[in-house]
Amino acid sequence: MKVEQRIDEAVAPLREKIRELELSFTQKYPPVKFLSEKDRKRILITGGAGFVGSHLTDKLMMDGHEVTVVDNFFTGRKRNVEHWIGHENFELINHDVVEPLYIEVDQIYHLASPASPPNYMYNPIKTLKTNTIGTLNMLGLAKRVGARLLLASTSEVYGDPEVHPQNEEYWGHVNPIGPRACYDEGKRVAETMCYAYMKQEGVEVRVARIFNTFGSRMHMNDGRVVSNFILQALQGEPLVVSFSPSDLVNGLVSLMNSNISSPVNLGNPEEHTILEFAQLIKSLVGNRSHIQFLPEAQDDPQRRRPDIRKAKMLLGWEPVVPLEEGLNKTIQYFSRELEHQANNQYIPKPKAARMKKGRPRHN
Ligand SMILES: O=C(O)[C@H]1O[C@H](OP(=O)(O)OP(=O)(O)OC[C@H]2O[C@@H](n3ccc(=O)[nH]c3=O)[C@H](O)[C@@H]2O)[C@H](O)[C@@H](O)[C@@H]1O
Repeated sequence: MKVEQRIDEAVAPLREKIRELELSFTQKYPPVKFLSEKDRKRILITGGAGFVGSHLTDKLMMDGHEVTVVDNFFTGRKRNVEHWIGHENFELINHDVVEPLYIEVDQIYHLASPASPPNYMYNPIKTLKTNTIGTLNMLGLAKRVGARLLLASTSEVYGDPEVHPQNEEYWGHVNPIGPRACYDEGKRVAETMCYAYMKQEGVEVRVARIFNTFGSRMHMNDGRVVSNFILQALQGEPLVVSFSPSDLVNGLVSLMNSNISSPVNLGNPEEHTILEFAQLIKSLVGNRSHIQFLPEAQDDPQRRRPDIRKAKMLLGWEPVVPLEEGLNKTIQYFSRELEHQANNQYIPKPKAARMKKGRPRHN
């Protein structure tokens, strides 16, 4: 072999390596619309690195707005928004809303709070602080800069409801000293604060009462029914016995830009029993996991279904992603996450979702 040829062969892999490195330096972002100065808003999303917040970040970034994500990464993850890091319209701040925050914005989507029972019960005092002091701080910020604030409230404000389905007029049935109270009562106070700031200080508020949502970027050990069932089915464990984030994000943005200041339910009115969910997920994942019944958890709502007539009539909003499509996307995401985690030698143990045989619960 000629000397030149041998040099070429030795250098070829190095050339390839240099090409790969060059490619990795040229950042690629998802496509972003151009908005004129007058239409472009400065938007703060608290909890923007979380499951719902990161999907909302994607939508608002792609719509061409300037987005600041504030997260303390208790349940949020940098990975959920890393594809925007370095973009001129994007900023990520590691900050806990329990501490005051002084920035200049036009709109605030206030999503920061652990939202699944195992997460919010892990440190109930912190959950209370986040929803009370954190919301107070964000309302203080909204008041100072004249921003509109949308609170991500929850169907949990209805507690274990005595009326079915629940419309926005229903005051709820919450145990104030039960294990879920830190979240339920925290969100109820957060709603009260919004309307106090609206009446007393003229802050523009929007309140979305969000029902069970699932989809990609949901924590695998979230602990809610859909993630538990999928994880158990994928891992071949017994299935110990909602709606898509894209539907929810569209609902949140329409509500923020509407003139409706009273609370609005955002959820899927299609109702299923927990057993139906278990069976559907089992068949979609296609394995032989069996379904096992445990006693129910304390204060677990027996049944929940949103009355979404208000959202339909005033926002023209209703969920459009079919249940199976949403579940399949979540299953695909979880499968990829499990693969990723297997490579890192860590497999999360799902928390047992408890159920009553055959009783319907929230979607
Ligand atoms: O205690 C009171 O008597 C007063 O409490 C609040 O007034 P203030 O404490 O000045 O607080 P706000 O401006 O409402 O803000 C609430 C919190 O938001 C926080 N904040 C405020 C502004 C800001 O840009 N960022 C921020 O994080 C501050 O930590 C502040 O404590 C009420 O707005 C007053 O009506 C009331 O009289």
